[in-house]
Amino acid sequence: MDKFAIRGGNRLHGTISVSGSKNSSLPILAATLLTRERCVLHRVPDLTDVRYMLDILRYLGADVEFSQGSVVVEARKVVGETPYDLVRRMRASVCVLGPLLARCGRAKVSLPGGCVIGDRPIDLHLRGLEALGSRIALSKGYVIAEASGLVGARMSLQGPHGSTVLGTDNVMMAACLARGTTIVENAASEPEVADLARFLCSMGAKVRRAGGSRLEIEGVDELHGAEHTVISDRIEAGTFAVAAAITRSELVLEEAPIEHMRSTLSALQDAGVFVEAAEGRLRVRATDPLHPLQLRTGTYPGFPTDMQAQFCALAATIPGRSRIEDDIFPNRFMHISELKRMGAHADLLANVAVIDGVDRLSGAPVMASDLRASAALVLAGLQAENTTTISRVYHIDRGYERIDAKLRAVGADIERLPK
Ligand SMILES: CC(=O)N[C@H]1[C@@H](OP(=O)(O)OP(=O)(O)OC[C@H]2O[C@@H](n3ccc(=O)[nH]c3=O)[C@H](O)[C@@H]2O)O[C@H](CO)[C@@H](O)[C@@H]1O
Ligand SMILES: C=C(OP(=O)(O)O)C(=O)O
Repeated sequence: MDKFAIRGGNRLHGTISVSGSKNSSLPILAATLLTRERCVLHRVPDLTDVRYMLDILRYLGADVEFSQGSVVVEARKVVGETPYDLVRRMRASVCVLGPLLARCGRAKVSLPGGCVIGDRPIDLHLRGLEALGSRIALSKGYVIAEASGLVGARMSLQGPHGSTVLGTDNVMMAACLARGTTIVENAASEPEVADLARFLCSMGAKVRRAGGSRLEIEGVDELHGAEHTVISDRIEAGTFAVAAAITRSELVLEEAPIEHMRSTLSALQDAGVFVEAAEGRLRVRATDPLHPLQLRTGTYPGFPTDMQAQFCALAATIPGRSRIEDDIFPNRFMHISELKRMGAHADLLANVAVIDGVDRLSGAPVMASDLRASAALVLAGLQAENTTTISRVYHIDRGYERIDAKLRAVGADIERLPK
């Protein structure tokens, strides 16, 4: 397992190019199963999660090529079954459920894996697919869904903490090939859901957002091949913006999806970070003193849970008391104990991190536990005195394309130590 060694303290300067979005690419790749025809996707990031999804598509029978950010998928014939060994590796593999059910009338998919960030049920996915007329059974760790023709329906995807992103994706993809119209109330409105809807429409689907959180999907008999360019990754861009802030440096982010980053950017501005957006480029500059943070995660356009860990790292370097609450994933705080090993003063009160910032963190051996926790440790390492070694960086490779090379190019002292 690779490690990162980071010698902290360097100021960063220069330009980083933001990659295509992981959380858009994964469901869009699953959606290629909805047609026999050829689909071409551009700006797909080279991540282990993307490679896992391509393995799943190949297992299901699709021809797949991936070269220089473009993926070509042709799923002339597909089987309706994915094994545990492929699906356990990441959460988004559950996205093949809707397309397989719609295309094959039967899907057997292992319950998904993914980041260890607390309980992650899929009851809303299953409820939505049942509303479309499928029969669902859970057996030996697998979901078995069957339908003799899906039928449009009216449903709500409201969960205890708002809507569900991948649940909305699953239902939307299945409903595209259902008979009649589906109306989804409380559908997720994350930009990645909108990107999937755009791809589906370019395949001939009839999906429209009817104000706020209502989705209307008019089923069609079949979908055709399409070409699509994936949106930029707002979480990767946000992570690099925090890299500028935590090192009190200046970075320019190219192809940053500025319109999708409002809550992240206003959190930075509240802390006193200078943020300027012009012509698709985002300039982020930070100097001391910064102000403590008061943050609470929410569904889009609220502050993203996928940025919570990175802001905990930033808060650990801002003198004064910050309070960061995660309502979406209340147990997503594995990074706190590791940040404490680096000298952070932080306590957890249920789903709230209370952080008393210090001037300088100190390097230590730490362990990555999940994707965004790993990003937080990299950020902390950039600011810390001496060397931080982060083990299990395979977590970060799931969701950040060449993060070490990108940071090195703007002046960070970060080295990948192979196993
Ligand atoms: C691949 C991908 O896009 N992953 C993102 C997606 O995950 P994912 O789609 O899995 O997350 P959800 O939006 O489904 O989860 C949101 C909340 O709903 C709850 N819930 C979800 C489904 C369900 O059937 N029942 C239920 O109760 C969850 O426990 C959580 O509290 O959205 C999350 C929330 O923005 C992000 O952190 C993940 O990065
Ligand atoms: C939690 C994440 O990913 P996943 O849903 O794939 O586990 C994430 O991208 O932060």
